[in-house]
Amino acid sequence: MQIGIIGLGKMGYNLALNMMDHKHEVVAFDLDKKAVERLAGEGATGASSIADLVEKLQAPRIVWLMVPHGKPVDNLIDQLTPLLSKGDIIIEGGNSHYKESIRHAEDLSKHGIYFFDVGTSGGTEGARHGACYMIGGDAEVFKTIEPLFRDTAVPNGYVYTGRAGSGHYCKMVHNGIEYGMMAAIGEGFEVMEKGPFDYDFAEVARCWSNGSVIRGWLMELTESAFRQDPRLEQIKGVVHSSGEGKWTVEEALNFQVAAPVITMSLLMRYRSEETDTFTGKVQAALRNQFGGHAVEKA
Ligand SMILES: O=C(O)[C@H](O)[C@@H](O)[C@H](O)[C@H](O)COP(=O)(O)O
Repeated sequence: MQIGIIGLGKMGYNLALNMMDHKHEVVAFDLDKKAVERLAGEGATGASSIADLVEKLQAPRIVWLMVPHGKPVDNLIDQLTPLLSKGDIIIEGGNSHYKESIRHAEDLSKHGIYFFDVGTSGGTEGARHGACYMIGGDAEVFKTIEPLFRDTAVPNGYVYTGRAGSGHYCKMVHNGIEYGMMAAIGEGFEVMEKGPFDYDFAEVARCWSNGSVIRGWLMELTESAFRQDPRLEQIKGVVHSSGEGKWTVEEALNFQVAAPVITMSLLMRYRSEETDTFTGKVQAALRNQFGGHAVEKA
């Protein structure tokens, strides 16, 4: 199939290569001209602008956006809408909020343009050699673009989730689970780190990756991280987040779902970003006030 890709960052670039491996014809645009040139060197058709990209595509056009969620997606859709025609398709493969995707689908449907929200998992390695997709949008039109997902996913690695918004909702929950699983792995290794035995963590993770109940890709990555830096002395325990864990918690609250594991893992990420806390200061001051307990001076 012929596909236009906008956004040649780590994910978009690798996805484009993956598509070309499967004989799909890629027309690519990015604000970074060098990335476009590099991909053109790999066999893609480079576009000099969004209008140029649209012009180079045959109708019905398929445009895959792989840019950060929020403003970048909004801006691109605003620019694309007047350039595209009835029957064209926009695939949004970033980590957007599902409500934004519902809004985009509704706005675009007024122009006869189909919108698919696609949660993409598996990192850059997945984008390059086999991703995992959660896809929301029109069920009939999905069948026409299904080969793109089938070819660039790992075997069995995509699911059509239903109407627009459901793809990103599913990916949001996936990431909430990711937060909780990562937190549990981190906590477990900290218990071992503080405990009475001297473990080789890479070896433990290797063992747990083979046949144990908690085997999986995160455990394999844990082994890889400990092989590179056996006590992780080169990095700080600061864990940032891009929004999906927070959205999962917000949804859990909206629907009165008790989701303490995901919620706590999110809060612990926030805590990890602070070197000291005002909460702690207030409590230390109070202990000192009522009991004369010692405080640590700043
Ligand atoms: O499934 C995946 O491949 C990952 O989840 C991927 O999408 C990305 O690494 C996260 O979005 C990071 O999310 P945080 O920045 O919130 O940890």
